[in-house]
Amino acid sequence: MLHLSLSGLADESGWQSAGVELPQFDIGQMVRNTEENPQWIHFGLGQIFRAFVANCQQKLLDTGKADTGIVAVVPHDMESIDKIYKPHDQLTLLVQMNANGDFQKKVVASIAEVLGADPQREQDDRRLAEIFEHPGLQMVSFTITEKGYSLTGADGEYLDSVRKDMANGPERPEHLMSKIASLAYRRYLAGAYPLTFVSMDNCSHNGDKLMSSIVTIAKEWAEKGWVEPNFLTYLEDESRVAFPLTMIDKITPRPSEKIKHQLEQLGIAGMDMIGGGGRSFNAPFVNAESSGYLVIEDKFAGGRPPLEEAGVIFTDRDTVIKVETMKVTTCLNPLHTALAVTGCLLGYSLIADEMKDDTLRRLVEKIGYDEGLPVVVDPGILNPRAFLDTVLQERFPNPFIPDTPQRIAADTSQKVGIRFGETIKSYRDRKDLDPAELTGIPLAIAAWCRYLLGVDDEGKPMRISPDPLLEMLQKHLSGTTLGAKTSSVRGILEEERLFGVRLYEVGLGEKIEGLFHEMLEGPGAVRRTLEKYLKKGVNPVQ
Ligand SMILES: NC(=O)c1ccc[n+]([C@@H]2O[C@H](COP(=O)([O-])OP(=O)(O)OC[C@H]3O[C@@H](n4cnc5c(N)ncnc54)[C@H](O)[C@@H]3O)[C@@H](O)[C@H]2O)c1
Ligand SMILES: O=P(O)(O)OC[C@@H](O)[C@@H](O)[C@H](O)[C@H](O)CO
Repeated sequence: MLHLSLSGLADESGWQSAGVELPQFDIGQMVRNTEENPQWIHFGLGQIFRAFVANCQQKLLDTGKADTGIVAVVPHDMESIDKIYKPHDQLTLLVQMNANGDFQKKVVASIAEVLGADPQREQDDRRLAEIFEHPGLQMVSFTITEKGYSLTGADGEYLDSVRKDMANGPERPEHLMSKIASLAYRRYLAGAYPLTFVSMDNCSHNGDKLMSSIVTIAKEWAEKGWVEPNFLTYLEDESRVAFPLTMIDKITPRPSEKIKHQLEQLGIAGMDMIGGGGRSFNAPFVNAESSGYLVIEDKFAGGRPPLEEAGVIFTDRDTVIKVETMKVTTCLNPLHTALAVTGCLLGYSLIADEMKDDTLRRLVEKIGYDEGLPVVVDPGILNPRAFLDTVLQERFPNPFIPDTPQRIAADTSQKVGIRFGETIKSYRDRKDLDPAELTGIPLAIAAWCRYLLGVDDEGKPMRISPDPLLEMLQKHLSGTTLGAKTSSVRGILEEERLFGVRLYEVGLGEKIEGLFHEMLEGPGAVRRTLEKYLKKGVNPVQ
């Protein structure tokens, strides 16, 4: 049997026979170098980080362009440290799946150390402080999901943890953003060394969002006298602390049982995963599509790894904004969200299968080609039409990518504003376009509201993916059942915080309500409504 551990890698010929590429560098030396000279620390040890970001650093290590690894920090779910990362010596087995069925398998060994951001783990806490005080630290990156940056809850008020952190100062903060502000303060006190914070999450203007959360907390602390006023000057001086924008793209589903089984058949032991019912899913392996883009605004204080040598694109701020807007608001993520909520309602568990459903394919073609492309700005480095063609014709239909609508449906409340709201705003602001003419986007929003009932299109109970605003959203629909003629869905649609735009003022509120009520008519009504309006030339009643 093959074991994914430092000692297990000694069986080179065994791994070779299983078709697995091994690291081309001295892992022990890399770990020692990182211990002495940590340069890169990453928060959020999830799928995308292990499948993409860690692999970029691996490419630099393999080619001798870097000699340190990444220190990775787990913000939640500490059990993954003891159950997954430590037993496998921080190694990950990366499986990348081409549409032709070719799987590329490699061991990623660029994570030098794993820490938990939990005050109970005192040793890790001390190490975190030591790393942030180290003059050579260059980069702090994040993949912590959109909600990880949010300081406020459903009611728009600060979360309890944030309120406590603001009152109690930087000593033992709870919320991750306060923790980062506190660690930045340690760095300031140690010598105000330069540093770059890089958000790699799918939120618009992600670097600005990260900066805003950290600065908001720092300002409260400065006002209460917990930190020196000059700490704020340091944070806001981009020659000393930078927050570049990024766009990251690689479909990286949760670990799949099918892939686990295939790895076991190759003789690789111990591939069991943890999670499933809870918030995170982890396994010693990660599975992802082969293609991927990471575009970063080239604004770094105090240097950075030469990641362009690993395929990362560094460019100016305007280009990142355009490329991110293209991917997150028109050409990929809105289509994913539309497939997520409709797929759950219609009983799908694989995105590739949904792409074989003529109605669902037409829904995403409508949203992408007819509604998104007219307002997208060409970023110059990736052609929107070509990108969309690849998404709809190759990436989503790839039957080997084990991606599920249930994964993508998680946290939809955090995403509808960016994924649909931005296009609606563009239609509102353009003289030649009218948001009320949209069809695919209102159908997707109506389907999301219908999804929130937790009843599928056959009328059976359906499990809803986690969402931080679920309770509030479902409260609006508490009296609504399948077959009802009226509902209080308006309460959701009126929430400008969700959509970033007033749906009723742009002529979409009533339209979405109407679609929602059609989808509510009884079993099969979701499909009937989609089919009705996705016929060529049909537009829902205004
Ligand atoms: N998976 C993909 O296909 C993909 C592709 C591009 C971008 N992304 C971005 O990366 C994010 C993470 O995706 P993933 O697949 O790695 O998810 P994941 O569930 O595997 O990992 C998420 C990580 O975020 C942490 N986290 C969750 N909620 C948090 C919170 N409130 N505060 C702090 N940390 C929190 C978890 O502990 C975990 O380490 C996505 O939300 C998206 O913005 C994902
Ligand atoms: O990760 P989220 O929750 O922001 O969105 C779910 C998916 O749409 C997303 O993970 C995509 O797979 C990814 O953005 C592709 O690059």
